[in-house]
Amino acid sequence: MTAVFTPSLFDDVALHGPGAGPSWSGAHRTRLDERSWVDVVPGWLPGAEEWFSRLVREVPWNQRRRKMFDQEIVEPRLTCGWALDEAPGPAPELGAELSARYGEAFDRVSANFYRDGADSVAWHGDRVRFTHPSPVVAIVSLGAPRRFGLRPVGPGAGTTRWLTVCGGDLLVMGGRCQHEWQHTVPKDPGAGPRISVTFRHSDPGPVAARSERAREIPAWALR
Ligand SMILES: O=C(O)CCC(=O)C(=O)O
Ligand SMILES: [Fe+2]
Repeated sequence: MTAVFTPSLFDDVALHGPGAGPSWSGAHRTRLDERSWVDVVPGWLPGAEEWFSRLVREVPWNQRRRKMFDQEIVEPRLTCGWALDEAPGPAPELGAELSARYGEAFDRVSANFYRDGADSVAWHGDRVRFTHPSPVVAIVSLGAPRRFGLRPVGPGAGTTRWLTVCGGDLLVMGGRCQHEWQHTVPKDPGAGPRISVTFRHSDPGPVAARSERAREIPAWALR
């Protein structure tokens, strides 16, 4: 679902104060393999707690239902999505900051609300892989810590990696991560509420890579 926000709803978020922008000082890149990487920036976003509370209250959260074969699945989390310039502040500024850093034109924002440890997202690669050969996906965590898993898929797959994402942390997946790895936020009894705000780009990337991409989507990647 798409919601339109008036900027004034969010313009007193702490981020707007002078010198209170995101901090890249803790940035650390892990190379998952020769084609895929994940960046983690602990404590990237100041004012994360306040943004969390506002999003909980003010986003028109929606629980999606999906048809899977002949069953209807109710997603175990709440979601909402926007074009970058309609997303609740400070998302537009954060998108601009991410675009400058990663050289991709982030233009879409989606949020997941994990109300408690029973909410989750199953192993998957993001759909942006259907339109880009090496998409960058940036996730800001707000609220309670959760485990985040990454596992390689396909022949010769190696080991699963686990990390913990905390409120204010930024996690960015790049290279072939959406094609050749999957990620998850598993159920975690006792976990507190968490929101993830994800930035993606619609730019389909180089033309040559686009036709190559169409042949490359393996069956395991479809969900
Ligand atoms: O909540 C997260 O950190 C991951 C969300 C996710 O993978 C997705 O929405 O595609
Ligand atoms: Fe995802």
